[in-house]
Amino acid sequence: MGPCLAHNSSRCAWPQPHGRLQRCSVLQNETSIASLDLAPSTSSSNGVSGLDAEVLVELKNVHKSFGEKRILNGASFQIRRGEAVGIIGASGTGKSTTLRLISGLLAPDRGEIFINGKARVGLLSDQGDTGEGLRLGMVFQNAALFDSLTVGENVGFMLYEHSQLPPAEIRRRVAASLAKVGLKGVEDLYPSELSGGMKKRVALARAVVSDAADGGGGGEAATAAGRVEQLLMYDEPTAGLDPVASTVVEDLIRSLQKQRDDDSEGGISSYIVVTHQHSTIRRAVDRIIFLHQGRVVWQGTTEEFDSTDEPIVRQFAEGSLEGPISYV
Ligand SMILES: Nc1ncnc2c1ncn2[C@@H]1O[C@H](COP(=O)(O)OP(=O)(O)OP(=O)(O)O)[C@@H](O)[C@H]1O
Repeated sequence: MGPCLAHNSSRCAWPQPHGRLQRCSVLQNETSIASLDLAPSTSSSNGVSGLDAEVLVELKNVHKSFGEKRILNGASFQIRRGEAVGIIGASGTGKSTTLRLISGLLAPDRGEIFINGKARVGLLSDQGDTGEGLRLGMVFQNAALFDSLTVGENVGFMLYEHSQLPPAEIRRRVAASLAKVGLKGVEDLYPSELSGGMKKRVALARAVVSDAADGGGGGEAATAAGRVEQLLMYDEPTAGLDPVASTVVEDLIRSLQKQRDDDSEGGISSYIVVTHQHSTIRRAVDRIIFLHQGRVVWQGTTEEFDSTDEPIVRQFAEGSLEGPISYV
């Protein structure tokens, strides 16, 4: 028997055109993984961007306020297949909010969000017309493990909750996923027994545990994300870690991404990292999106980040008190 987890989540399911149930899940209090599968766009009907099949996520003029507080104020950007993108900017500028909007945990007040070419309408739980194609996964800032569950139960949470897999198969997949993040044999520990870095790695293992019908490996050990293409979002994955533990997580994030020349189905094709850590910007991303006052004020490669004259970026990069970013 798997752990009784039903009290921890809210769920929804809807029929797909070909008759199977589509999975979506949001865990209460946003404590874990949000995931959603959406069909790639093939038509130019309403609600479909229809522009470029390589664009996995697109925000167009997105606005979001909390009460009187305006957070996003016309944010627009694209994430393409194969990219490793960092979203950076001053504290409180809406980086985590942006990830929550993409993952469907929040809805924009205005503007459009396209996932795999298809317009997101409302919240993830309102989404009604889907198919397979792209899975969005999110690793939350504080790892957000359930304290009362073991590591194995945390990593296998979605499988225990949403799949018909037998517990022995779930345990096998959990072990494979933990091995992938360098944590063998910790299934029976509780989160309180782990270091901060280990918790973050457990959160990564949970985000990539396979729920594909055959384990994603054709009978071999489960592979990350099975055969479904995945876009992972990491919210400050290295915050609070020492430099060496940060490097471990940064390299892990890199290693989980599918190689560009790997033409097998599925896997993590792209990821987004929200971070303040210079090491993470250097080591884990190729392109940077800079948010300031609710808009994208600069985008470029990590090399361009070092050389740009954009005053906001320079101030941020140098940690200077002089410049457009003000905390007063
Ligand atoms: N659900 C919410 N209700 C009310 N205010 C919120 C909510 N979520 C975020 N905020 C506010 O929106 C602002 C932006 O928050 P967000 O977490 O997106 O910023 P951030 O850029 O990720 O910040 P940091 O770098 O400090 O983590 C903050 O002032 C925050 O307090």
